[in-house]
Formats: sequence, structure tokens, C-alpha cells
Amino acid sequence: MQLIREIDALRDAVATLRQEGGGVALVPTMGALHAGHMALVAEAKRHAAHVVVSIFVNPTQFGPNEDLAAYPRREASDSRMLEEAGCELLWTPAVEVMYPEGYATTVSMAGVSEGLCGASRPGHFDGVATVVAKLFNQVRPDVALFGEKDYQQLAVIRRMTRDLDLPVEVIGVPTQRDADGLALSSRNIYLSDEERVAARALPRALGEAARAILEGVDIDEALATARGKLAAAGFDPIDYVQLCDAETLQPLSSLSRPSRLLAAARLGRTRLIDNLPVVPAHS
Ligand SMILES: Nc1ncnc2c1ncn2[C@@H]1O[C@H](COP(=O)(O)OP(=O)(O)OP(=O)(O)O)[C@@H](O)[C@H]1O
Ligand SMILES: CC(C)(CO)[C@@H](O)C(=O)[O-]
Ligand code: BAL
Repeated sequence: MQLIREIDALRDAVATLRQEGGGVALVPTMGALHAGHMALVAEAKRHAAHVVVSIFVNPTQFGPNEDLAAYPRREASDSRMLEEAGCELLWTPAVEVMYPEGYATTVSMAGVSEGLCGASRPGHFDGVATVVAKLFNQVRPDVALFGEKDYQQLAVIRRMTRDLDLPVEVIGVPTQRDADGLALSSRNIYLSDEERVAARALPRALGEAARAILEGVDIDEALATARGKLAAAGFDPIDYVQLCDAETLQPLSSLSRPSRLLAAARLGRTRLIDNLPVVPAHS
């Protein structure tokens, strides 16, 4: 595996891979890799002969009071995991390479980026859309893979790719979970042992709410019950528990079309997110 830090070297290395044929897949990450990331790498290998992974803790997607400084960085173990998984190029630009002196461009969109985490994390999705657009231009992959764990992020990237006519197929990968259902996430490392036990209330509350809604329980009642379960488990604040249109992410008051149940809440110093599909049988 080649570890590359400069754009010219990246472009040369990707051109060499492309000459071999079979296509190029990109898996953008912020490192501190776990089985969730490795699921994306495994899926990438099913779509292209060559897998490029980026590790870049993108400062522009962190708010002023968020955990940019504390965000886990594990370069050595990340490299080992990627080498073993068959990744051929690891793109790890420095912040100054990604955002050089004089940088002044932001990719921003309306709609899917505005509610949910867009409301809780002002500017977050501008940061995400901008860095992913840059990663797409730097690597020029045929396919790019993102996790459904960050469902709103996936929707933002799909929207951007369509709107800007970017020649990249965006592929979503199902959320990988721990044995007790908690979505794998780099930030789970922040949880104390006690908090880690309490955190399982998030997937459980969402699962129970999804089942209730499919059984005809009033949506507002089901969402309020889920919020109550999270509060009882120690989550505070609860940023949102919301049933949304699966594509537009607009809030839904009836189960009229394929939907997604999304939640974000803080447990101690750790903000956790999760989401589940809610698809009525007749849809
Ligand atoms: N449990 C998971 N299942 C599927 N995909 C995942 C999972 N965790 C992360 N991913 C995906 O991996 C990619 C890189 O995410 P990132 O590096 O931010 O890791 P993370 O675990 O999401 O970290 P964080 O704790 O900051 O949310 C994203 O597309 C993300 O959706
Ligand atoms: C997509 C991404 C790599 C952009 O920094 C990040 O938001 C992430 O890891 O989910
Ligand atoms: N995968 C999540 C990226 C973030 O929270 O910034």
C-alpha cells in the first residue's frame, strides 16, 4: 500500500492504477478505523479493482465547541488494517494541502443539509460537502462508498453529486453494529464503561419506535416514547428523534412513503447518531 500526502503524487499513483484497468473506488474516512470502515473497504473491492482510502480529519466540518482536538487519530493501526484489507493507496493530506493559503471556496446546498444534524451542527454539512467534492476531484474515483450510519451525510453527498454532475457512483453501505446493536463509530471510544452500557438504549429505542409506527401507533406518540427512553438512559440533550422521508429527509407526520427514523443525542461528552429504515409493507 502506498501512503501519499501530496496531490501530484496522488494523481500520478491513481493514473497508474487506472492504466491497469478495473476501475477505482474511494472510501473517504477520518481515520480511527473500525469494522464499519472496513465494511466500506470490502464493499469497495466488489465494485472496483483498485481501492483508495482517504484519512483526513476535516477541520471545516467541526464546530467551534466540538471535538476536533480530541478526535481519535490512530495512523499506525489504520495503515495496518488497510494494508491487510487490500487498500492500494492511502491518501492522507495535511490540512495545508487540503486548504492551502488563500483557500476561499465552500460547497453548500439547501434541502437535505438543513434539518436534523444540519440544525444541531451549523456549517457541518458545508464542511462535509466541500471536502468530499475536493476528494472526488483529487482522486477522480468511479465509485465512492459511504456508510448509512451517517444517513444525512449520505443524502447530502448524493445530492451534491447529482447537482454538480460529478461522474462518481455513490454507494451506501449498511450500518455495522456491535453485538448489542450500537452502531460502530470512532467516537464510541469516548464512552465510559457505564455509558457504553447505557448507549444501547439508542438502537433499542429506535427499533421499538420503528416497530410501533409500522404497527399503526401514532407517529408523534412513538417518537415521544423513544425520546423518553433515551432520557431515562441518560441521554441529554436529545437533539432529535425524527421520522423523515427517506430521500428528502423532510419530517413526516404519516407513513405514506419509504421513511427513515433518525436520532442524535448526547451521552456525557459523546454525541451519538443512529437511524433505521421504516418501510411500510405496501410501499
Ligand atoms: N458503523 C458504521 N457502519 C457503516 N459505515 C460506517 C460506520 N461507521 C462509520 N461509517 C462510515 O465510514 C465513513 C467514515 O466515517 P468516519 O471516519 O467519520 O467514522 P465514524 O465512525 O463515522 O466517526 P464518527 O465517530 O466521527 O462518526 C463514513 O462514510 C461513515 O458513514
Ligand atoms: C465523509 C467524511 C470522510 C468527510 O470528512 C467524514 O464526514 C466521515 O468520515 O464521515
Ligand atoms: N462520520 C461523522 C463525521 C462527523 O461527525 O464529522
